[in-house]
Amino acid sequence: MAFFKRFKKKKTPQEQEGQPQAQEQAASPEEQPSETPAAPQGEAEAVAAEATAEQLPETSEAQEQPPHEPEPVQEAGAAPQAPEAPAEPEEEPKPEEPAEPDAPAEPKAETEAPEPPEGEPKRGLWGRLGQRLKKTKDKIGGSIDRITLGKKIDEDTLDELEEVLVTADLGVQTSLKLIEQLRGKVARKELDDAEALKKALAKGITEVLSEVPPAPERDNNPHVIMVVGVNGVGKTTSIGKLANFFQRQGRSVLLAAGDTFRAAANEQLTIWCERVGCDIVGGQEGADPSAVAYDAVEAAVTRGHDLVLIDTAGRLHTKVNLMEELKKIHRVLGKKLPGAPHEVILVVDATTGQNALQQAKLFNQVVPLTGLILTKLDGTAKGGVVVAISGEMKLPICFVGLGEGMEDLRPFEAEGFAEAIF
Ligand SMILES: Nc1nc2c(ncn2[C@@H]2O[C@H](COP(=O)(O)OP(=O)(O)OP(=O)(O)O)[C@@H](O)[C@H]2O)c(=O)[nH]1
Repeated sequence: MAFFKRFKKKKTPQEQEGQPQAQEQAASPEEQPSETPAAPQGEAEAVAAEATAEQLPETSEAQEQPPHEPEPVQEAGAAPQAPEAPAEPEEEPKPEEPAEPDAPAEPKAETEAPEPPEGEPKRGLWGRLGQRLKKTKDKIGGSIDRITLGKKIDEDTLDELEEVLVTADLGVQTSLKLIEQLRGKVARKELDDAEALKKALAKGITEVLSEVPPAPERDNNPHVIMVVGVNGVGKTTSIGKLANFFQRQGRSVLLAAGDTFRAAANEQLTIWCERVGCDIVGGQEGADPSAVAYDAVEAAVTRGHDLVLIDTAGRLHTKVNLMEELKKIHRVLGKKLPGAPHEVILVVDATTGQNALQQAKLFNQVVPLTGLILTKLDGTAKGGVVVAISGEMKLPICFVGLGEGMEDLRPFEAEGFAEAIF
């Protein structure tokens, strides 16, 4: 019996957790009040005042209570878990020690993969970074070696491969699509051995990863990027790395410390800012994040910066009140600078596997996502979720995090990634 049939009977974690939440979130836009008049230009206080004026039941509740306090907030660095359906437990040890909440981690030094010894052929960037994807590579490429060892490739092999792909977090839908593509080749006896099978699969995965629209051109002035995600996925760290990436491209970056909930977030971002050499608009603990975002765009216009990267507090995608706060930041940015935010990037932690896909679906219902950053690909065998998210969401993976160092954020490249996991 094909794995999917067995798998379907058991019900996937995705099926278990996805549908009720999706309905809950899908209902929320109708609960929204109509837009209020534009915020007065140039005054952050006015934006904060707007917060009071446009109280939603959910928003006001979020503001009366400490907005994040009762959350089952995970410790920084650990995989976020939706209470309803925890992500499948990892077989491997946790990737890193959780950071002390009040002691922002110093950005780690660069941990570049070593160049090949002289004389050896140069492999692509992703080839050199293949070591960082070792667990995913072992899971997918290694399993293919095992299931094809000493056997001819036939329908049974495809059944086993289907199981490998689903358990490697490529998602049921995408795994089935890939298997269907291989079926004809197997029938025509075009795939003789593991290498041919891997090559054909890598091609199929590259196609899935390439079927997404490109990330928006970053040519607005200033170009505003809002960064969102659940707790501890690596938002602040990724913003620091992004600032470094863009500054090295010769663009001047301003960071907005819009995570005004976590005491150390402002400090953590300031450390990144000093390290990278960019500008920052800080956010006092407890301040209205929309006001910080508003001020940051104003400062970027006045000071002539090219890019604004807005950090936001971590929030569980299942908490409607906190998700409403994101809508407000989005709305206020649009009032301050028409067209802003030009990008809304969701940061997801690859170690959470299918839960990351679920987060992407639910955040996308609240603020229109333009792309994703997948962090912690270096510490997980669940890297296949990259393919599931691309295949199902049709959203570009803009960058991937492959470590904690400043340079460990890479622009995603479909072909290189597909090669690196085999
Ligand atoms: N191994 C690895 N660790 C990462 C990566 N990206 C971030 N981290 C680590 O993940 C931990 C959490 O990162 P933060 O940037 O503080 O996460 P956050 O999403 O801003 O957290 P909250 O503000 O609490 O929601 C830190 O220890 C980071 O160093 C990555 O790509 N690989």
